[in-house]
Amino acid sequence: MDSLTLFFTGALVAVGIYWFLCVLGPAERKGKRAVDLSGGSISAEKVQDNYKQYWSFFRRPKEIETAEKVPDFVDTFYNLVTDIYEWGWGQSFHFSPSIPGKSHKDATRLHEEMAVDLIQVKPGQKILDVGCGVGGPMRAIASHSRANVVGITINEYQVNRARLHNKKAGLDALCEVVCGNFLQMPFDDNSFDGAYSIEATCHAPKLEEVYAEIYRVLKPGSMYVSYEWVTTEKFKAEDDEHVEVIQGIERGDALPGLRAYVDIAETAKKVGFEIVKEKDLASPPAEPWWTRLKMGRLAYWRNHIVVQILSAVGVAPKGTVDVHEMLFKTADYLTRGGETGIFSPMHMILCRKPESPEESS
Ligand SMILES: C=C(CC[C@@H](C)[C@H]1CC[C@H]2C3=CC[C@H]4[C@H](C)[C@@H](O)CC[C@]4(C)[C@H]3CC[C@]12C)C(C)C
Ligand SMILES: C[S@@+](CC[C@H](N)C(=O)[O-])C[C@H]1O[C@@H](n2cnc3c(N)ncnc32)[C@H](O)[C@@H]1O
Repeated sequence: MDSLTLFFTGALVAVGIYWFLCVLGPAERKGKRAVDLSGGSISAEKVQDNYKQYWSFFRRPKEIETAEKVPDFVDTFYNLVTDIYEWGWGQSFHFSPSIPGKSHKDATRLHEEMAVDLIQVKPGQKILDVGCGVGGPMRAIASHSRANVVGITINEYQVNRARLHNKKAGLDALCEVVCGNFLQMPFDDNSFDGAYSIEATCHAPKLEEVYAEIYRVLKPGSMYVSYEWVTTEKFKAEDDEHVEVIQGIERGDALPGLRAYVDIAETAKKVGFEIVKEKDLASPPAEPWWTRLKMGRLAYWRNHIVVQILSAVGVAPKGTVDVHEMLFKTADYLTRGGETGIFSPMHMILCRKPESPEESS
């Protein structure tokens, strides 16, 4: 082979690798680049160990005895997955029903805007985003409602990502992000005009504890909406396949046991809320939320190869391959949960804190 042929072959291979890693890499266009995958706040050499610790804690979700340890392991989980989520999904870490003729991006935004429309807040009012991730919903909601949004997440890496995104979007005047535990929030009683949580309170070992905290910080008369992860009426505990699917979802999503849909309103009432509306947003005529997951399968294979290459050459931390493989399997369990109808990630509950405590009794 003469030197000119060698040069062009080399250039072609280099362009091919660049295209595979950097162009094909981000499944979601605005996500992270594959070459920037990290273990969040965990140093690169500790990612693999942290993954092993996470896995042994959440392997048997129903048997988690020490509920106090859950927030720490949820924090570890988000250190491990945040970059992969941003890279392969985008800045909103939740599902939404598909909308014919609309992109995933638009369907996601509409699902988020619905939350803030339900709690009826006015521009300038202060609302709380319970478990805010890297702030995809927060930015959509602030732009749509012009309310001031305060987000809380247990994961410091997400706080930094969210602040960076807020600034880039020119929304840092409307959006504030706090690092903290939603089971003990650093906010005054009766200080918010509204609150919402999108696919986040499922991480609480006891739903009652997080609902009680939200109730405490809301002003009397104000509203709270939540999109909850639940098992539906189709779930049968005696069906081995159902149990396998639900357990697969729990262990791959850091969940200390999924709740039955009937428990949600019961818990909200128990802490003092009145129920304004309750609806499974996944039920027909809504289009399936899991089609996006299913359609991505080919991209996940490609991502898997990308992660393996980056990990082998030392660009991505060791352990990233394990984390990616876990998510890969989780995507399958989630799809099966959706297709069988035994699981919903969007059981919506809209509640109001009564004007006076007597009103609720
Ligand atoms: C609410 C939660 C998270 C919900 C979803 C945002 C995530 C659940 C499963 C995740 C993913 C699964 C497969 C990944 C794929 C293998 C990878 O190549 C690219 C990223 C995934 C698509 C990833 C993206 C986010 C999810 C869909 C829980 C945690 C309560
Ligand atoms: C699946 S993500 C959803 C994020 C965001 N709502 C969205 O839709 O993009 C769940 C979020 O809940 C947060 N979370 C889980 N347990 C928490 C806790 N105990 N205190 C505060 N945040 C918590 C996680 O850090 C993460 O940001």
